[in-house]
Amino acid sequence: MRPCPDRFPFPLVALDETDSTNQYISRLCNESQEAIAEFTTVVAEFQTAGKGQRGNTWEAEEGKNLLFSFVLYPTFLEARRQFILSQIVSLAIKEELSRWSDEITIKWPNDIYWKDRKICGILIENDLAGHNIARTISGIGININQELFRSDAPNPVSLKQITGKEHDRHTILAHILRRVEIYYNSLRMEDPDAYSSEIAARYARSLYRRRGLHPYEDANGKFLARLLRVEQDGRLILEDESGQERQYLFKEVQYVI
Ligand SMILES: Nc1ncnc2c1ncn2[C@@H]1O[C@H](COP(=O)(O)OP(=O)(O)OP(=O)(O)O)[C@@H](O)[C@H]1O
Ligand SMILES: O=C(O)CCCC[C@@H]1SC[C@@H]2NC(=O)N[C@@H]21
Repeated sequence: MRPCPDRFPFPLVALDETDSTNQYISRLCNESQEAIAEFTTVVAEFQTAGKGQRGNTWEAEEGKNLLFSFVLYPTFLEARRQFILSQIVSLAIKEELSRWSDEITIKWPNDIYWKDRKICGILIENDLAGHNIARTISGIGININQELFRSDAPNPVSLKQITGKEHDRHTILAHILRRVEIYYNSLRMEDPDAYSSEIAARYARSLYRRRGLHPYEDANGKFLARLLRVEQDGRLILEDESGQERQYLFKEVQYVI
């Protein structure tokens, strides 16, 4: 992608290949004598062991997509509020991709969808120190110019497939980080509770399947439900067909798509 470190707004490590940009930046942080600056970003053309959620692998053809990770030290945030980091990263990406389509949404907790297809996955890894967050590594894979996907990713889509044209990955990357920075600085400066309600409201408005009855599946099987809200700690609250409220933590429920 030929990123240009001079014009890039944050410290940047641009690699042809690595195992996983999350792993790379984590090693960089652990092995460095001094703290790596916030928003230091590692971007790779190819990952040999791209990590997804739930131990999945992340598929990305070499040289076509955005595969990057950046580090933050949100020590001002209590660990119980860590979901807000997921929200601001998701919102930044959703807002940037919405420049090309008004059908971009956030699928709880933090996948980015175009219609019923996944354009971006986010893997956030937090290190806690007591009740607070010491370090956050946000790893992001966005399908940009890839045109064909292997069959085991059920519903991938790329920006090129949506718009019919190639996109400049470097510009999108810089825009996303700028958007995260704006949210992050506000989070740091303002009364955390007041601000988080604004973020939460934006996040709620951005959600995939936010209206109507849709199929879900939990440990007891499939059911139809409507989305009521997402709690501050990230729990998804659904109301099933019989009017019963159901609460889920990450990984306890799946969308049937
Ligand atoms: N480039 C890619 N684009 C989209 N999906 C991908 C890509 N690479 C791998 N996948 C994988 O495809 C699978 C589907 O992702 P998705 O998050 O929709 O399903 P899931 O992990 O089963 O989540 P849920 O159960 O909440 O629907 C995941 O395993 C995801 O990691
Ligand atoms: O399963 C998901 O939805 C999360 C996918 C996250 C993939 C990105 S690609 C860049 C970064 N490095 C990784 O190994 N994973 C994340």
